[in-house]
Order: sequence, then C-alpha cells, then structure tokens
Amino acid sequence: MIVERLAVIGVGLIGGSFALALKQAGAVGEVVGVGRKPASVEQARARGLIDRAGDWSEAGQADCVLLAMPVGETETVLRALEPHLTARTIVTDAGSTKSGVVATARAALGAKWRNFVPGHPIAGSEQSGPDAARADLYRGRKVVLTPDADTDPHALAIVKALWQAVGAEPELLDAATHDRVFAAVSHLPHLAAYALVDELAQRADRDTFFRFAASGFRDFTRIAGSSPEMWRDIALANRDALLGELNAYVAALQTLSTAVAAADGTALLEIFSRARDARAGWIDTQDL
Ligand SMILES: NC(=O)C1=CN([C@@H]2O[C@H](COP(=O)(O)OP(=O)(O)OC[C@H]3O[C@@H](n4cnc5c(N)ncnc54)[C@H](O)[C@@H]3O)[C@@H](O)[C@H]2O)C=CC1
Ligand SMILES: O=C(O)C(=O)Cc1ccc(O)cc1
Repeated sequence: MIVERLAVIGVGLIGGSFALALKQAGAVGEVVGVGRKPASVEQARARGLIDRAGDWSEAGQADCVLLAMPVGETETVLRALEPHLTARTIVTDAGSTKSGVVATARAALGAKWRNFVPGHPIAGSEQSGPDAARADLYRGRKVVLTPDADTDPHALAIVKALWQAVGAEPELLDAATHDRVFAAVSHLPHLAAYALVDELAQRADRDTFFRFAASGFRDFTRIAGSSPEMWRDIALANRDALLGELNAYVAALQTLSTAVAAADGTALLEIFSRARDARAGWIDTQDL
C-alpha cells in the first residue's frame, strides 16, 4: 500500500479512473470523494470508484489529495481545502494546463506549496463523468509531472509511485514547456474540432451536411464531444500559448487557401505529403 487514505476532488472520468485503478492495485486503503454535485459523488460510490463521500476536513487530513475537477475550479477548491490541510498531506492535480494551476496553488497554499506536485495524465477521452471511469485508463500512458526546486522530494516520490501503480509512466517537464507543448498537440486540436462543428451547425441547411458526414468527419470531430466547461477552462488558463497556436494554424489554413485559390496542385501535394510522412513517423512511435 502506498497511501492509507486518498481524497479525490471531482470524481469524474479522471479522478474516478485514478481511484478505481489504485483500489484494484491495492495501492490505497480508503478513497473519499468530494464533489460539486452530490448525485455524481453517489454515482461514483455506487460504481465502487470511491468508498464514500467526504468533506473538506476529511480531504485535508488524507495522506494524498488528487484535484480532478476543471482547472478553473482550482482556486475555489484550494481555498476551501487549505485551512484543513495537515503539514504532511500531499496534494497533486490532473489538470490539462500547468502554469496557471502552479501560480494558483503557490498563492493559495503558502508554505504548504512544497507538498503540491502538479501533474497531467496524458490519457482520457471525450467522455466525462463517473460512468466513463475505467481502471485501465492510464495503463501504458504518460503522466507529466511539473515539480520545481521547492517541491518536496518525498511528495514527488509518492505521487510518482501512485501513477506507476496505475500503469502510467511519469515524465518530468517544466510547467511553461508543458503548456507550450499541449497548446499545440491537444488544446488547438480541440478548438479546431469545436470550430468546425459549430460553423456547420450554425448553417440553416445544417441537416444536409450532417446527413452525409461520415468517418473522416467523425474522426476529426470526436473531441468536439468533450466537456465544454473543461475546455473553456483550459482555453482561458493557457491563453498565451493557445493564441500562438491558433495564429499558426490560421496561417497554415491561409497557405492552403492560397494554394487552392491558385489551383496550385504542386503546393498542395507537397504539404499533404509532408504532413502524411510526419504523421506516419509519429504513429510509429505510439501505442494508441
Ligand atoms: N477528460 C480528459 O481526457 C482529461 C482531463 N484532464 C483534466 O482532468 C480534470 C478532470 O477532467 P474529467 O475527469 O475529464 O472531467 P469530468 O467532468 O469527468 O469530472 C470532473 C468532476 O469534477 C466535479 N467538479 C467540478 N467543480 C468542482 C468543484 N468546485 N469541487 C468539486 N468537484 C467539482 C464535476 O462535478 C465532475 O464530477 C480537468 O482538469 C481536465 O483538464 C486531464 C487529462 C485528460
Ligand atoms: O480524447 C482525446 O483524445 C484526448 O485528447 C483526451 C485528453 C483531453 C485532455 C487532456 O489534457 C489529455 C487528454
């Protein structure tokens, strides 16, 4: 057993999967869940993701607390939790953005900041809520941890061990690099998918388009089925990096537009071939 008591704040896909996998691995004694909606905490309990519903006081006294709610809730949650946190309680999070979470945690936790280990599992799906949780979600997936020079080495070791117990592979990165990378490979693609679906959905004759849309549209837009609240928070928390990526993508679309307008088949073939080869090289490195 790695920790006796784990508290999970936000028992949805990410928090619920973490709790379930740790319980199945025998890595935790008891899991208490704290949520915004009592019905979803009860749903999580009924599914066996958590042992019982808890409150801020119980969460603060746990050995480890995982924050697994939308990143925009971080300040509210840490302000509620901080008065109850013991000096030895380790706090970690699963948020998709890191610099904002780190700044918020530093401000809200004061000296207890040393026990905060920022994290981001690179696993998930477009589904959300406790019903979507699965014990194998993290198996073979990376989890990025972004500790800094102040982070307590013992807290980091425990958080690493918990992720390893659920089958994940921890990798360390600084928070700014994390946000720059994930703006490009995760945040921008989600915005692009939402934008395409919304643009079509606003058309008066949308049904004609949706009736004929097939697997290419389905693949490209799967992630537009993701939680709007979660993605609003990510877009706001990673504004600077995301704006850079949006501009780069608009410029790439503009290049395609220019080539299409000029009927420049050579340019299109060159871009499409380069992209296909780059994607094939990336796929070869993946176990998706
Ligand atoms: N969905 C995904 O694929 C991934 C999500 N993440 C991050 O993990 C976090 C959780 O995402 P999901 O589990 O997908 O979302 P989810 O929607 O499945 O679960 C979030 C839960 O947090 C609860 N919640 C919201 N505000 C709260 C508050 N103030 N206090 C307590 N509970 C609160 C919600 O009721 C919900 O049950 C987010 O920060 C997200 O950025 C990270 C990696 C992958
Ligand atoms: O559904 C998908 O393919 C995802 O990309 C899931 C996902 C969403 C958010 C993250 O921070 C990490 C992974």
